[in-house]
Amino acid sequence: MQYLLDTSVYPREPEPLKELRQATAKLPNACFGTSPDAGQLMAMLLKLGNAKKTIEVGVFTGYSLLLTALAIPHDGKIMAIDRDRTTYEIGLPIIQKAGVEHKIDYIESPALPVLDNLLGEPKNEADFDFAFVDADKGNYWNYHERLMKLVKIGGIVVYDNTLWGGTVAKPEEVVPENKRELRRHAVEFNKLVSADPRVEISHASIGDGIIICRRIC
Ligand SMILES: C[S@@+](CC[C@H](N)C(=O)[O-])C[C@H]1O[C@@H](n2cnc3c(N)ncnc32)[C@H](O)[C@@H]1O
Ligand SMILES: O=c1cc(-c2ccc(O)cc2)oc2c(O)c(O)ccc12
Repeated sequence: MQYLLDTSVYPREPEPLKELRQATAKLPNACFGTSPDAGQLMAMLLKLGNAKKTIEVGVFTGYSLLLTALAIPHDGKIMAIDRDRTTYEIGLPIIQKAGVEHKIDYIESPALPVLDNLLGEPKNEADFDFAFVDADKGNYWNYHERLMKLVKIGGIVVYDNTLWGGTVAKPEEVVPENKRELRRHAVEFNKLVSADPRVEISHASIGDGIIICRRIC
């Protein structure tokens, strides 16, 4: 909501995030960037939970990555996974200028094999405090199954675009055809996660909708 952005988000947005958002706005896929209001809530969750070790699935130019890097402590670490590094290169100089690049372990790869590799080593189980997922929507449940093992009990996993522009609440017939497939993915994921006894959830109507999961068992 514009009111929320104008009054509570943009005036408090850290300068490097503003710069990255403005650099991203010039790109054809500018809308891919995580909404700043959802980002502000994520930064709050990271700080409330004292998150130190995190996973990010879907980096793009790095808005959510940079906000995470700014929110975690100096010795915190983010495993950031994206199958295409070219957009990260746009945000990287801003991340470097902000002095937080040392917290980032960037991996250019499809995310599922990286998460599966991590799970191949028992020491990685329940080793992460926080995860953010904002990549291919059809794989959210696959990410969830893996993150339920990688994030510790009490840890947080956040999923972006769970309202998909509000289309999840509308009958498919009134949704433009080019939005239907991702709408179906969101509806299916929302149903599955809502019934998952391993997590407590809050579905927040902020940005494009985020589901916040707290692992409880
Ligand atoms: C919506 S953008 C992420 C936006 C980012 N969170 C931000 O704040 O700017 C989605 C990203 O997911 C990446 N992606 C899509 N499918 C992927 C996959 N299977 N594995 C890893 N990355 C993937 C895309 O390359 C793209 O950069
Ligand atoms: O319009 C989009 C599309 C995506 C998207 C589609 C397919 C993939 O494999 C990854 C991402 O993601 C978006 C997104 O995260 C957003 O905040 C707005 C729009 C889109």
